[in-house]
Amino acid sequence: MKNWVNFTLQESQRVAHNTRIFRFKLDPRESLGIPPVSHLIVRAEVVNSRGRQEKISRSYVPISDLRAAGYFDVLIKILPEGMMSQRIARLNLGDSLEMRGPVVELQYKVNMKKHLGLIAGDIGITYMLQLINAIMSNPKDNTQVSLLYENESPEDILFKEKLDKLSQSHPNFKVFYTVIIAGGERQGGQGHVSADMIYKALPHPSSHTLILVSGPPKLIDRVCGTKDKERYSGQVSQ
Ligand SMILES: Cc1cc2nc3c(=O)[nH]c(=O)nc-3n(C[C@H](O)[C@H](O)[C@H](O)COP(=O)(O)OP(=O)(O)OC[C@H]3O[C@@H](n4cnc5c(N)ncnc54)[C@H](O)[C@@H]3O)c2cc1C
Repeated sequence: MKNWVNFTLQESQRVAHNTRIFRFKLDPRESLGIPPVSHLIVRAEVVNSRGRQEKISRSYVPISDLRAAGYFDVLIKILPEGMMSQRIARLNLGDSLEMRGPVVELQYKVNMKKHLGLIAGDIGITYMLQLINAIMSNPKDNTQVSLLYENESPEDILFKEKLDKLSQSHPNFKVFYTVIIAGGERQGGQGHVSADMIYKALPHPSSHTLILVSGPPKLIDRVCGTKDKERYSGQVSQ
C-alpha cells in the first residue's frame, strides 16, 4: 500500500476506560500481509485548535494475526485532547479511514536471535504484541521471548489476560509486569522499569540476544538514554 487506501470500520470494542480496538474490513480472502515489526500511517482531516481544517497523520500498529483474512485490528488509546484518536473514536461503523504502509521498524527473521528481551510501556505494547503473536503462532520459531511491561496502574495493563495465557501455554514466553501506582491486586514489580528489573527479567547482552524497547518517549529516554541528532540512542550504561 504505497498509496493511501480507504478501509471501512467493521467493529469497535472497548478494552479499557480510554482504549478501544478498531476492526477494519479487508476482502474476505485478503490478509493485511505486512511483516512484523511494522505499523501503518493513518491520515484524516480534523479541525485544529484554531478552528481550521487540517490533514494530519499518525502511526498505529495492527495487533491482529497479520495473516488473518478479511480484517485487521488496531488498538487506539483515546486521548482527551488527541486530534486523531478523537477523530477515530467518533467513527461510526461503515465509515472509512485512509491508511498506508507498512513502515517496517525491524526486519524480523524467524530465529534471528535465541532470546529477545522486550521492554514496553503503556501503548508501546502494540508493537510487542504484534511480534509476540508472530513468534508464538509459528511452530518453526523457537525464539525465547521475555517481556517487561510498565504501566501507570494495574487497571492500565492492556492484554493482561492474553499475555498471561500465552505465557502459560508457551514455555518460551515469559512476562513481567511493573506498575508505578500500586493498588488492588499486586501485579508484579513496583515503580518504573529499573536496571535491577532488566537484569532479573531479560536476557543478558550477547550476540544471541536482542533488546527491543517501545513506549512513551519518557520511558525510551529512561531506558535507552536521550537520542542524538541522528535519532540514535547512546550506549545503555550498565
Ligand atoms: C511508531 C508508532 C506507533 C504507534 N502505535 C500506536 C498504537 O498502536 N496505538 C496508539 O494508540 N497509539 C500509537 N502511537 C501514537 C499515535 O501515533 C498518536 O501519537 C496518538 O494516537 C496521539 O495522537 P492524537 O492525534 O490523538 O493526539 P495529539 O493531538 O497528537 O496529542 C494530543 C495531546 O496528547 C498528548 N499525548 C500524546 N500521546 C500521549 C499518550 N500516550 N498519553 C498521554 N498523552 C499523550 C500530546 O502530548 C498532546 O498534548 C504510535 C506512535 C508511533 C510513533
